[in-house]
Amino acid sequence: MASIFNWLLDWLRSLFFKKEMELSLVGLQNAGKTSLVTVLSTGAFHEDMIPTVGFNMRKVTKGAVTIKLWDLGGQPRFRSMWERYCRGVQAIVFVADAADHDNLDAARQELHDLLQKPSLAGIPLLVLGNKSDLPGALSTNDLIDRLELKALRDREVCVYVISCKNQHNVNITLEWLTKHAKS
Ligand SMILES: Nc1nc2c(ncn2[C@@H]2O[C@H](COP(=O)(O)OP(=O)(O)OP(=O)(O)O)[C@@H](O)[C@H]2O)c(=O)[nH]1
Ligand SMILES: [Mg+2]
Repeated sequence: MASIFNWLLDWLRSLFFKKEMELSLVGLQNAGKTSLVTVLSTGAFHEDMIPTVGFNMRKVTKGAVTIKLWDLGGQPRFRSMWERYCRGVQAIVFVADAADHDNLDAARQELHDLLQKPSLAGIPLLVLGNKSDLPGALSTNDLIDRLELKALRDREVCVYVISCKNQHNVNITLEWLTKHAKS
């Protein structure tokens, strides 16, 4: 009886305190955007991911928060559509491969080019340095330097190093996201 009552209470709570958010994941190909979406929605990591063609949309519900995730392709031919899918979202999540030193300059360039667009002014940014499990992966401070994040002053910026593979910092990432959901 008590469990039915609790279930009913949870259901009523979710009806009245439901929150939702829409966010876009951008970043170079192979950074781990789709892996992150998969880990967030299923809890599982897969090595053999297929590069995203165009974009995917997935909804993830955590407690009373529903997150609509636009997972965008990172190959050069898809980058011109990033801006369109970032307009009006509650947060932009930029995923970088923190162990791929050769591509971090290109990642910095793409990030700063995107954030210069007037349509995206003020939208909070979460930068994730993924693949912290790999040798040579940058620390948070090194990532802040390499991506020149201190130059971004017109919006809230947060940075975490994460690993989709061993789920390092995936929980604080989710916490940051749910905190930015509108009620
Ligand atoms: N070692 C390690 N590999 C990872 C991690 N996250 C993702 N990968 C691998 O990185 C590769 C690319 O992952 P995806 O999730 O497809 O990358 P993406 O950013 O979605 O790439 P595009 O769709 O092409 O833009 C895959 O082989 C993943 O298994 C991680 O935390 N650690
Ligand atoms: Mg992908």
